[in-house]
Amino acid sequence: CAKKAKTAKDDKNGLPLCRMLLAELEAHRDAWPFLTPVNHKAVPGYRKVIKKPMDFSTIKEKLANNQYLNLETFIIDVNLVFDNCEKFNEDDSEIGRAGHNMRRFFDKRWTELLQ
Ligand SMILES: Cn1cc(C(=O)NCCN2CCCC2)ccc1=O
Repeated sequence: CAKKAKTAKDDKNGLPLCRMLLAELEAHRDAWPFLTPVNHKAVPGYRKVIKKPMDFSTIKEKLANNQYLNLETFIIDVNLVFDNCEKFNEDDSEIGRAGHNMRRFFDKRWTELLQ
């Protein structure tokens, strides 16, 4: 039979952990560019350049619809938000800096929670 999940990534606590982490991301002062999907009508080039848009409200919806298998698949979508941001924005810009700050915050929090 399947081996018993040993780490928080896989065990039954994975999804409440995702909801907690997402709440912290949404509450962060630098979350404002990432709270809702980028409006590609208002942001020239976005639809062409960013193949897989992702944002915190979409992640919240996917969590509510049980679309994440575990913490790992959740972390993949959160990292997609930050990777898209790095691709589209200069490091030395408001949104670029916000993305770096949010990634640093997220990396610190989930590694803390997993130890
Ligand atoms: C992640 N990201 C976001 C934007 C953006 O303009 N977001 C809207 C931000 N505003 C806040 C209050 C209303 C809307 C552009 C490029 C990008 O990569």
